[in-house]
Amino acid sequence: MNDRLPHEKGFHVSWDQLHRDARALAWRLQGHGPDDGAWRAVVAITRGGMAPAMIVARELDIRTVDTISVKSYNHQEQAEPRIIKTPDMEIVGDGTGVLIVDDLVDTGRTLEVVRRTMPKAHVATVYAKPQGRPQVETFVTEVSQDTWIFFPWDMALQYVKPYRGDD
Ligand SMILES: O=P(O)(O)OC[C@H]1O[C@H](OP(=O)(O)OP(=O)(O)O)[C@H](O)[C@@H]1O
Ligand SMILES: O=c1[nH]c(=O)c2nc[nH]c2[nH]1
Ligand SMILES: [Mg+2]
Repeated sequence: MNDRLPHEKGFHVSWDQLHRDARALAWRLQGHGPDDGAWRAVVAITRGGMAPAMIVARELDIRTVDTISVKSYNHQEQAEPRIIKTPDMEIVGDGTGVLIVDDLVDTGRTLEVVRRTMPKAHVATVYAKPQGRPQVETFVTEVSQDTWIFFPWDMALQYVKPYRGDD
């Protein structure tokens, strides 16, 4: 009856919810940058960090936005995280005044690798699981470690049978 993967619980996030939560993240970050409270740049961890980073950059009026590309998961199986593309190091420097944005932290392995490239950056994710939480300075919602977060770009609306259906 139950063909779920080891993550028993599912936390399904709509576009609307993601927009609200990414805005809430921006509001938490507002005024906490090192330069009179301002942030210099946003670095999105692709691909999941791109939508939240865009919303944060828009809310905080940050025009300098770059990306770092890290590959670690094939579906729900994690491999060793690898940096495929770095941001412009002339812009990000040691990370001072830079916001690194991702959709979530799970084990924290992705952020461990990213932090090494910009040690003074501030790391922000929309969602966090307990194991990865120490890698994040600011986040909005915590879910349990055995929860799988489903993002709107990985889902589609579809028909479901009524609860009291025949089978
Ligand atoms: O804390 P960790 O256990 O390292 O996992 C978190 C990372 O995993 C997912 O990215 P993924 O590697 O699946 O790539 P994607 O963003 O392109 O979907 C997610 O977007 C985070 O970046
Ligand atoms: O879509 C995702 N949901 C998650 O919960 C997760 N954890 C690591 N990588 C993830 N990707
Ligand atoms: Mg990612």
